[in-house]
Amino acid sequence: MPALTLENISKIYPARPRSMMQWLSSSPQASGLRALDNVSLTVEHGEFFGLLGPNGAGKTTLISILAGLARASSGTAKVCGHDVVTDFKQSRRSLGVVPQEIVYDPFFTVRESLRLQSGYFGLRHNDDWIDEVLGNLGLSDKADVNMRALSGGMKRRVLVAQALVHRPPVIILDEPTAGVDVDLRRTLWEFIARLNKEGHTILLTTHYLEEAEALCGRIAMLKGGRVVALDTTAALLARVGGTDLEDAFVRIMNDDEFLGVTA
Ligand SMILES: Nc1ncnc2c1ncn2[C@@H]1O[C@H](COP(=O)(O)OP(=O)(O)OP(=O)(O)O)[C@@H](O)[C@H]1O
Repeated sequence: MPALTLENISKIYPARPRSMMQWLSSSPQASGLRALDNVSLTVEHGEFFGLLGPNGAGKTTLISILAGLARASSGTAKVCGHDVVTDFKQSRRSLGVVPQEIVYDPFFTVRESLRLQSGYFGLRHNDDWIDEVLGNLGLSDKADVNMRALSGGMKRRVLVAQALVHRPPVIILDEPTAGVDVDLRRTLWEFIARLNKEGHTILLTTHYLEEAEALCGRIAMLKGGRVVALDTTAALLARVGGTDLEDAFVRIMNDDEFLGVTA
């Protein structure tokens, strides 16, 4: 059974609520925004998979559906064979998500935040693993520092640690290196690459295409909520004939000739 399965996923965000005047004049409600349009793909266990696309392509929406934060309007999504709606608990346990936005509780230290996150998964005595994760992310000396005293890059490291507290087999990273210095980027990628080598499945979204080219074995490109390219990184580059992934990305997004480049 694949690590991630998406079958004909569509997501339509409702149009803004109608004003009282619109209700009274009974003008028709504007149709919603189609953020995802019939997306189907599978990611096998152990893959390092890239989900790429321009701003607004639907990447975060797709991740939110997998994490149970948004409901698909139609279609089915599964994590390790567990349906994200009907088997939410198991699907969520199988998944660690590093969100795009830095969200944290300013009243807790790093260790307290990670203990709290462990508690959400019913893990009481998790400090050995927490210490290991902190060490791997260069956060050992920050364990007892208050979250609000950390720099942006350090907070981002804690978000990665939070996603790992329950040792999920599948890890989703939504633009984890946005606004992060070179040093952290290297530390982060070394750690993520090691997790992948140890068998974790990784799904990554990023706008740094050289990162995706170096790390991802297979790539899906989204445009306007649709999958417009899906193949191994090497095959995509070869078919489109670009000099690098950034070049291939620009060609696929802007040139109709290359739309639908799928394996
Ligand atoms: N909660 C929401 N309500 C209404 N529209 C939304 C909501 N979330 C996202 N959208 C819209 O859905 C579309 C897809 O957004 P999404 O955030 O999934 O794109 P993205 O590929 O992650 O973009 P980015 O690269 O900028 O993070 C956009 O047009 C966005 O404005």
